[in-house]
Amino acid sequence: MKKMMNDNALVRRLSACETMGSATTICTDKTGTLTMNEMKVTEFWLGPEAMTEENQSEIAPPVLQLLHQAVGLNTTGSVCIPNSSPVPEISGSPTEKAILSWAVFDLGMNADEVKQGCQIIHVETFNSEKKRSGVLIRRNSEKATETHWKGAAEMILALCSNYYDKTGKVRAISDEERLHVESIIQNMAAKSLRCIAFAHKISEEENGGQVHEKLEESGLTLLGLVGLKDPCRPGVRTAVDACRAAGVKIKMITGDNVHTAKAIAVECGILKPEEDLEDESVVEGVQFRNYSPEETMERIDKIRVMARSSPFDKLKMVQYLKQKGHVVAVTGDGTNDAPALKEADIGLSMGIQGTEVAKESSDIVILDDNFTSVVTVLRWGRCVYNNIQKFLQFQLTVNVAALVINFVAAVSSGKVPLTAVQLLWVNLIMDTLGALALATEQPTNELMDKKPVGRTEPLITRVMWRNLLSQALYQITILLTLQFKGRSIFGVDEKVKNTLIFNTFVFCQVFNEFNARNMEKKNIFKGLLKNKLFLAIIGITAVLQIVMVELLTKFASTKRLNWGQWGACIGIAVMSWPIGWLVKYIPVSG
Ligand SMILES: Nc1ncnc2c1ncn2[C@@H]1O[C@H](COP(=O)(O)OP(=O)(O)OP(=O)(O)O)[C@@H](O)[C@H]1O
Ligand SMILES: [Ca+2]
Repeated sequence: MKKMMNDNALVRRLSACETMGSATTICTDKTGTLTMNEMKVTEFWLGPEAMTEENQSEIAPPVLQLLHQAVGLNTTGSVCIPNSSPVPEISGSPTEKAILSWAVFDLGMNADEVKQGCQIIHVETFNSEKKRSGVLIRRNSEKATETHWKGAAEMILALCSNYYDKTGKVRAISDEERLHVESIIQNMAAKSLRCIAFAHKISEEENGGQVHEKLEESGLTLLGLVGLKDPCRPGVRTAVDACRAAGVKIKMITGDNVHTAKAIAVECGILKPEEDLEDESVVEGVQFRNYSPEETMERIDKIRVMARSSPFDKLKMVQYLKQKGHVVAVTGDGTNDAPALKEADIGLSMGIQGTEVAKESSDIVILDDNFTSVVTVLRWGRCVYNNIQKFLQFQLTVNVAALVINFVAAVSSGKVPLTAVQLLWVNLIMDTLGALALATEQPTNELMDKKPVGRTEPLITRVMWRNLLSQALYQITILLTLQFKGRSIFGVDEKVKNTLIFNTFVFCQVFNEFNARNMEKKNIFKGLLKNKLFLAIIGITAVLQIVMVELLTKFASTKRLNWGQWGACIGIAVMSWPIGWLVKYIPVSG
């Protein structure tokens, strides 16, 4: 049972891999795949004022306490001090981890103390639509409740009407100051920083002396802004370039704001700085959401980066791309990627950072979380597809030739040259051994220079028809000539003539197996010595054929051949090489 499940899983993965080979578009999530997952807070602003190491010590204690609460209580990460060392260990999502580390190491936060000093009344968990998380707390021995929000900076700023200065004074945000803070956020984003803001509000007691039990969403006071560096992983740029060269389009769909998204996209080569001017290549989730179906269909190909996207936008993107006939691969790590991963032709999730939901929704789990592995999957996918095509071409040649020869001979003379045992033998060696020989070809670099196959292209291409029909035609002509004129040409009896046909037929396939190694290139011997299995199989097939003709004469209804006859068989068969070579000069599209 377990074995069966394993086999099923293997088949599923192989077919997923094959689908990946024909992918025309990859939609990728930013943090999950392209960036480092090791974020760090590199900038900190208190309202409109930049905080450096020097002036950070001037922050008034009440403000610092509020910052500690904002970070320590409103988080899904955790800080624990292991018994073995005094250095706290911090865990959580990349964003949470970065913010917690900053608070612990730069702001001197003691997470336990903060937790003990307050009581959490209500939590609003982070959600990808609102892009913020919040808590409602009450300090011990106080009646008033306080709201803390943390989230995407410009969205939090929009809810704020005041800010705290260093001394702890609450000041109203003037229009100028708002513009200034907005430009701070933009500047951080342009440096490819992820910008998170904290906001706070104390709820006044209501008339009847009742306390507020809901999180406040307006008139907040801005506590601070942090910029998190989200570095591009090494190797991502090369991987993105490799995909491009392979004709696969890459789209980055991220929850980050448009400036950060752009900066990261440029950093990892999804956007080239000069193309950046084309404004249709970068859109925001809201714009995309409001496109009419026609508009979406028209613009979707141009979109390279989508910022501030919701899970629904990711899903919509995949659905429309599929409708347009693309084969879509999606990479992602978060729960917000799950619908898109499921909808995609092939979903790739991240093994380390990925949530269980994302992994469950995907076809392939990338264990090392590395985008460069996507290129490996693409390469192998193309290789599997290509090997299937080679085998098909080879098989069809054998079958077309055998069918026509036996059919024509049976209709014209009532006797078939290839007996049932011989046909079974041909099938056995060609199916099993041929499949093994051709399916074990390793991926080559050329595979990555071709255009993707896409959804509409037939499995048997015109190139394959050209190759297989020419070979089949040659074999049919030769073997039918042998059938009708063989006896007089060689001066032999019926049985020797039939053996000649059988032997020539098998050796034609052996030589044609070399032709099948490359459907388009003329050099069919490239990399031959590296594929030991191929050579071994060719050797085994030849030896078995000699045994069939020379030793198992009774079983195979054959007659031993002399040297001259062997030479003739091989000589005719080897002609399939020059024919295969010549035929590749005939141009065919597709
Ligand atoms: N833990 C968090 N607390 C508060 N805000 C957060 C948190 N994580 C992310 N954000 C904010 O939400 C935005 C989008 O994050 P989200 O995780 O929804 O997007 P995503 O599509 O997974 O992003 P990415 O493509 O970068 O992985 C971020 O830009 C950030 O401003
Ligand atoms: Ca993500």
